[in-house]
Amino acid sequence: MQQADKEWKSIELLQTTTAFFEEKQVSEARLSAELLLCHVLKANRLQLYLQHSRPVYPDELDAYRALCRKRLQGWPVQYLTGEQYFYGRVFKVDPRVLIPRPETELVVEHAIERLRGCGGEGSQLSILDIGTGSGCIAVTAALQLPGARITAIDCSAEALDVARENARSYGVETRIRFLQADMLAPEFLEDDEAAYDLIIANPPYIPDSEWDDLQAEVREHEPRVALTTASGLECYRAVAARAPSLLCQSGILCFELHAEGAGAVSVLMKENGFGDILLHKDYGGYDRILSAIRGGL
Ligand SMILES: C[S@@+](CC[C@H](N)C(=O)[O-])C[C@H]1O[C@@H](n2cnc3c(N)ncnc32)[C@H](O)[C@@H]1O
Repeated sequence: MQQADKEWKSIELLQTTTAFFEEKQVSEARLSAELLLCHVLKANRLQLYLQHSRPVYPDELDAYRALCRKRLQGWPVQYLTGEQYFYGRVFKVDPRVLIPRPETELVVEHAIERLRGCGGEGSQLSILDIGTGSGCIAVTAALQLPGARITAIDCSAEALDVARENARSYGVETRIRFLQADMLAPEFLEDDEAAYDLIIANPPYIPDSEWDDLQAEVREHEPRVALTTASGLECYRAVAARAPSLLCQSGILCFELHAEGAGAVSVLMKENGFGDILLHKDYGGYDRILSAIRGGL
């Protein structure tokens, strides 16, 4: 005879799942268990703790167990819940796009600060986001800079579909032009000369030689096109060469970098006539953000 399922309270289920994930060495065991349970119970993390004795109903339990099984197989939590927070806002994500990372929030923050420093914040800004993926940078820029018009490009049509959805969900789709384009192709964007005040890019920067060292969770689930190129520098070289004709005089180019990429990318910047190069560190102390001015000293 089949035994009836135990009746679970939410906190109890969370604790049991966390212990099980820890035993199985799931990364971020507690957070994973929490976020998946929040997703199933349609609650935020605070509500989860405030309503700790809430019963978990059989259909919720089935859904939670199915997600936990996938987490045990190595699926990133964000692809299971379908969302990731970026700059304090929720973005839809799925395996068509890279999961936005906290370092990238710093890139956006720095780019906006640098625009302000150049007196560009209030005017009708024109911004190009290269390799938009989920659209997290483009949509955030549109929301933080209400006067701005943005072009967002990606080689992946699937990623652009996700980015468009994110733009629609924040009501900024009319201010963002999404285009499929290959940044490695010469003259990759047939736009007016000197059209942009800011170009911002988080391109794939992991060299193929580092692929095997990445977490299995990343290698097996996130799109490789978003992560690697042969040497890790190809996209920087292409964008640095194209950017001077796309940027207005004193326009800003802002890149996210590989943790060890600052030296090589700074050289590329200088070779292409950029100056006033600034480097900023990520939370781990690596030079991760570079900005430079077209024609700067
Ligand atoms: C590191 S992800 C960045 C995604 C998003 N901007 C973010 O910060 O989370 C790089 C993006 O560049 C796109 N990409 C890769 N190679 C490209 C190419 N040659 N031309 C245009 N986009 C490319 C990928 O599809 C991916 O969406």
